[in-house]
Amino acid sequence: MSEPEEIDIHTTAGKLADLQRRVQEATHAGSERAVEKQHAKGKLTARERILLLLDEDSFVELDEFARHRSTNFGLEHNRPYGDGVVTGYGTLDGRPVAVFSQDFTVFGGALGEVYGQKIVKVMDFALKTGCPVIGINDSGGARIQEGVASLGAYGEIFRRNTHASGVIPQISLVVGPCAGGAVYSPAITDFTVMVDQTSHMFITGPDVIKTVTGEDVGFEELGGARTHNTASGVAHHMAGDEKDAIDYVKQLLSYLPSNNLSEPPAYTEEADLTVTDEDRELDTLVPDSANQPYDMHTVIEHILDDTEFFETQPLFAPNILTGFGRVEGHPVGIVANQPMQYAGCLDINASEKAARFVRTCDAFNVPVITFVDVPGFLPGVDQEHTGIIRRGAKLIYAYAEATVPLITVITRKAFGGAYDVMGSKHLGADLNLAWPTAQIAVMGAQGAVNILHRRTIAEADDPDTTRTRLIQEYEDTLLNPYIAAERGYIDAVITPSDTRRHITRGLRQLRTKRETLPPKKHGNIPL
Ligand SMILES: CCCC(=O)SCCNC(=O)CCNC(=O)[C@H](O)C(C)(C)COP(=O)(O)OP(=O)(O)OC[C@H]1O[C@@H](n2cnc3c(N)ncnc32)[C@H](O)[C@@H]1OP(=O)(O)O
Repeated sequence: MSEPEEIDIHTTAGKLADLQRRVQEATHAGSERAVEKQHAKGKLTARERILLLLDEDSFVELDEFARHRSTNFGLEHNRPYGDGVVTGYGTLDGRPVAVFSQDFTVFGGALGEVYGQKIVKVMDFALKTGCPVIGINDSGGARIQEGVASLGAYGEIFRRNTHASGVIPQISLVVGPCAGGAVYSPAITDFTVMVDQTSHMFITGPDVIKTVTGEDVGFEELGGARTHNTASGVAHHMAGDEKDAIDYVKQLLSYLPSNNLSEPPAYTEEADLTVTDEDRELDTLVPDSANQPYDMHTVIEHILDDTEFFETQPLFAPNILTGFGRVEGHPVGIVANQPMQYAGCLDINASEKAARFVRTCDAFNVPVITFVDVPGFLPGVDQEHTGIIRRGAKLIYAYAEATVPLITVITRKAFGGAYDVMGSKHLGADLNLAWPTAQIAVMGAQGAVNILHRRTIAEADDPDTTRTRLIQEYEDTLLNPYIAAERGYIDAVITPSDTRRHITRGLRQLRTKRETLPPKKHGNIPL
């Protein structure tokens, strides 16, 4: 290797060369071995990730030369520039964003005092300028050598996450370990994206769990991307690799405004509202038998521009669908019961998934369209004991406090409390539509007849025939949309093929909607 060129820092040329040398040092803060190890795991470096995320040449780095001043455990002999995190701002699809990217090749990405200060600075910068902040997480957590200074820095980040919540979109990419209390920063942000096999999130790792509870579990099963996308609901997308994860984040941001005072980006193109053959496909979607499922994705795709439904948390609580799309180029949020899973019943996970999504849309001025086919709440001791009352209430709360345009379409069942919960007129929806196949009632025919006519059926000569007759009577009398329409709870009963037209016109009309809630410090959502 050639000797580094001697630099005379007493001349201007020397000072410029000295800066270049320092920049080189900062951009190669991790050792070659650490970078090789990182790549061997299928992971990118902190800077490679930023380059992939942001528009070409748009990244402006902050605090490149920041470094720790710790002297514990020989740390004074290892003071890399940047301190293990790359922070700054740039543009994504031409829109300003702030970013921090943890560098696992430096101290395993572990967070110390100065590292924390860098993140806090870029978060404050994002909050002041009203731009989204994207956090790329790949870290061993609190830097052990820096002790409480590291914990304090985490606390400062959590506070920023909380204050920024609902003001600017916050998105977490978890692309490596994210352990201990460190997980709470992504958890407070709006969306968390993980990569299959290389991302892990857990409060206590496999070794501690083994010691304390005796359970044997590996990293992947405990806190891998699949676990957090299917079981815990912590993550919103399981990416195949880091590029996929970054693409997801880019697309996600295209549906969100830069901050709560702005509108989401729109690519307006007036829709042709003539009923098409595709629209007419919806007229035959709902099966004659109320017990037969159909895929609610079909309804959603028929309503959205280019049939593009950008689903969030598709692997978690699949009995409810959430995600974004566009109508006439304007972003909308979709919440929909999915009859293909648990017949579309609401359970704890579905309620919380949808509630958080509705609140995200409301915070960021994205109208919510709700499609309803719900036979009720999922019955079960487990559901009751794990809090379906308290946790189901979140969905009511989310709809009732939402002030963005709300349009609800009942395609089939809307039974019991679930009718109220799913974006009903009573919770404040602006336009409530129903298909002629809608069944809006306290419960389904079977259950109702068993309660109302138990004695008649028991005393009948032919109980089965009597039950069938009474069920038919109940269905003909109550299982329709017209009783709700008589009361104005449903604004219009529409042919399914007219749904796109009604929603498009409704959204146009609601673009000027202004609604405010009673002034208060904050509500008290049942957490
Ligand atoms: C409010 C927040 C509170 C918290 O964060 S509590 C959580 C504290 N952190 C942890 O318990 C995780 C400790 N680290 C680990 O378990 C493992 O390093 C981890 C993250 C699974 C990664 O494992 P590997 O991929 O095998 O990498 P490795 O162990 O060889 O680590 C690479 C280099 O990073 C270092 N490192 C990792 N975590 C650190 C930490 N917390 N503080 C200081 N240094 C840390 C580690 O010593 C190693 O350094 P070196 O390359 O050998 O010089």
